[in-house]
Amino acid sequence: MSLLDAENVTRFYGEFEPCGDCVDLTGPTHGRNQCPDCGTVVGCADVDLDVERGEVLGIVGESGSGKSSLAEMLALDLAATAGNVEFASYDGNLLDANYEERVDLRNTNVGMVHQHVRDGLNLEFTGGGNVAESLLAAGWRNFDEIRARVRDLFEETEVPVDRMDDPTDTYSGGMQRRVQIAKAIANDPELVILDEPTTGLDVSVQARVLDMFRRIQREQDVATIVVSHDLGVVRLLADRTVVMRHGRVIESGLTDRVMEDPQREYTQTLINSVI
Ligand SMILES: Nc1ncnc2c1ncn2[C@@H]1O[C@H](COP(=O)(O)OP(=O)(O)OP(=O)(O)O)[C@@H](O)[C@H]1O
Repeated sequence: MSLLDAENVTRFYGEFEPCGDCVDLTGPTHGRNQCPDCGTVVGCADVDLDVERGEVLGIVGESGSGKSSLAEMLALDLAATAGNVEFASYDGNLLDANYEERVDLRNTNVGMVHQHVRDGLNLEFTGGGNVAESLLAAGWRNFDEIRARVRDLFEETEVPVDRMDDPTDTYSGGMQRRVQIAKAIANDPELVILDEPTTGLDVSVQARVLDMFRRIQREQDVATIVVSHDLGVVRLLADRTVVMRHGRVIESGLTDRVMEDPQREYTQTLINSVI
């Protein structure tokens, strides 16, 4: 069985009652993600995907194609409109998990690295404090053991250990991203979700963060979903890739195949736009 198996994952946005035809009237064939009848925005619809243990799955697509909506639902940060997600550590549909179960799963089984640092870290806390928060949430109580684990995680993610007790808002963007990764992997989750892991970083810093994550991913064999509009990021990290457009998956396959022999014109356009 896959680590995660998602079917028909759908998310609507809007103030009005969906008319019932929103999915049929949106998507790549219509070139839009907003229902012309009722105004509902279809963030994503009917998304099927699976993630094997230890595998990296990339999700690419232009801005607004539904990548973050999908990632946030899988990270249990956003309620789904419909869908079924089987996850190895959960009995039942993951999308139906109640509040306590979500908190529990997020603390121990699913690590999330948010696109915006403020969504993932408390910048007034120390860097070490942010990582310790994850450990405390998972039940760690011994002060010395927590310090030692945070120190190890800083070393692992290449954050200077002597900055551990400094407020996180004094860290560089690259260091803050690394602290988010340290926090995400603190409790050895089975799945890590990286949402736009390089946004806002200089090119040289991006490369170092990606190299660091790739090393950790391989050493720990942790399954990862990496969401990015940047094909270079996905090409570097992902074994398999799904391409999204107007809220739908339009192509999927081994990353090398998708990049070298895209079956859809849109994928080809995406690739051409970065070459
Ligand atoms: N809270 C919301 N309320 C209304 N519409 C939303 C909301 N969040 C997302 N959307 C819409 O859903 C669609 C998909 O957005 P989403 O953020 O998932 O795409 P994305 O591919 O991650 O884009 P980006 O790369 O810009 O973050 C977009 O049209 C977006 O405007």
